Amino acid sequence: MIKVQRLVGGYTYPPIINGVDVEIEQGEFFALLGPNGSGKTTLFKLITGQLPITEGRISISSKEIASLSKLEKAKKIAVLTQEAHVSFDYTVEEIVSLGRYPHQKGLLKQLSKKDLDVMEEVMELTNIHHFKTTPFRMLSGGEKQRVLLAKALAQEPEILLLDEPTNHLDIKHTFQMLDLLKDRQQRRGLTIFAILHDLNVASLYADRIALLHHGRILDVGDVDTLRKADQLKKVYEVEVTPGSHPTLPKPQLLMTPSYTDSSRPFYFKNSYRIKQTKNYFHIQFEHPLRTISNGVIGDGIQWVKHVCNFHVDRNYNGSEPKKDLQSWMTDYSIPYVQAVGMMTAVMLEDVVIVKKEIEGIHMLAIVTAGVGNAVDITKRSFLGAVQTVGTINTMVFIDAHFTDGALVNGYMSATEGKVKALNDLKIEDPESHTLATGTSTDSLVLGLTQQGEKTPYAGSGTIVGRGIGQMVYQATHEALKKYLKRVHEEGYRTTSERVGVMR
Ligand SMILES: Nc1ncnc2c1ncn2[C@@H]1O[C@H](COP(=O)(O)OP(=O)(O)OP(=O)(O)O)[C@@H](O)[C@H]1O
Repeated sequence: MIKVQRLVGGYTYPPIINGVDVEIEQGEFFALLGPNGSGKTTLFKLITGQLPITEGRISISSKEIASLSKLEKAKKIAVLTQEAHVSFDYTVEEIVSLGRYPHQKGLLKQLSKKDLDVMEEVMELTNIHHFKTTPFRMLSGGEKQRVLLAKALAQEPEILLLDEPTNHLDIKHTFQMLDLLKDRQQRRGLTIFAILHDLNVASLYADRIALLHHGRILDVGDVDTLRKADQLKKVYEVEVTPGSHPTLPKPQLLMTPSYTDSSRPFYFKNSYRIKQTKNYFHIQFEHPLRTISNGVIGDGIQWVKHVCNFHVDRNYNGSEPKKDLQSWMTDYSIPYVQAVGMMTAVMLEDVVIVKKEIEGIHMLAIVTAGVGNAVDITKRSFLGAVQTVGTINTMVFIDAHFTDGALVNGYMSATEGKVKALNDLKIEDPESHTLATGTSTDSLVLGLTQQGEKTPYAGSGTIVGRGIGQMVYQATHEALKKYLKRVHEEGYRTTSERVGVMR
């Protein structure tokens, strides 16, 4: 749709834009990215005709842009620039009406019913209706931006060119504006070419991106192009780690500042406090740990300072366990936004804590174990109602630095240690009468100080991985023995719990 070929141009010599080739397809959302001064606005001005071209060619639907009359261009293309000077004291409505100019007929150029309908629609869409009689100059920067977008949409263009359209907008209005543009793109086939600064926002909305560097296109492609961390580092001179959006298949970038964290390194052995009551087990760290967990609170990969395991009645049947945990933590002044939270009906006095130092790496494993819900994952086809004193909650903390891959690896190592403990104690799935591999509600948190050299692996082929497996084995084995003893001595199985131990 828009074809830019061997484009050279810009204010100075040598020119700012120095041989740009790029094609924007019909109906796509194309984002132009690049650092300050890379030439984005200059390229934009060359495309919109605000600056003369020195060399090369720009065509729209195969027609050279220079050959189109002003009116022909205005019917096809609307432009939203950063430098929108509105010199007269126009009202918002009057500004929007200017967008209809290319469509007005006759010498008097009066607004038709269609013009008024379109204006109403775009003012509604951009949420500026309520100040349509306000003078433009009296609006905030963000409000002005929405009015200028309404004017551009009133033009009913095939192509919309936008230079940093979200510049003055807060996150609500940024997302509102881009959602609106995306909707126009998807429903009406609007072609969008936008200069954007926020790479994460570009990733969420653009179909393709181009990265401009020193007046040349360094790379162009779909948004996964943003996963090329080395390229981004070269262009922006910032440490970038590509991650992923949790619900959309789009990259999201995490930037690392270059200042050093003055609280590190710290001595792991002195960096935590444990509090244990009948109601809860709480380990508090002085410095946040990088955690991977399936806890009711703090699941996924996080940084947390608190890990809690709350005792619940064996008949606990809360429909909103997350809310319950948040309120219990609040009662005990534990900030749940910095926490991993688990629940168990196991007696907390049976908790087992194992500390180890393996090849200079300090490790800590804490386990509460019950096996009322023991399951052989390979045999069960369905589960009955969950029994409550039947959970193995495992907490492992290590003074090491893991990559995200190593966190997953470490999680596997911990699970292998747990399964081995269950097997050695011959814990049985009461339905299948085979060796259990876990319980149906097990929780695990693995926390790392992220100190020292980064480790990419933590499986059984590594010292740290074996350390995790061995500690979890030892702690789980001991905790299970305490549980089985209690079952044996106290007739713990009075309700519907069943604990099978194979003979
Ligand atoms: N009117 C001008 N006259 C001369 N040089 C200019 C003019 N406007 C911009 N430049 C220069 O052109 C280069 C590219 O500027 P441009 O505005 O295109 O960058 P940009 O990528 O849009 O930057 P930003 O992200 O800061 O908006 C810069 O070195 C700038 O100093």
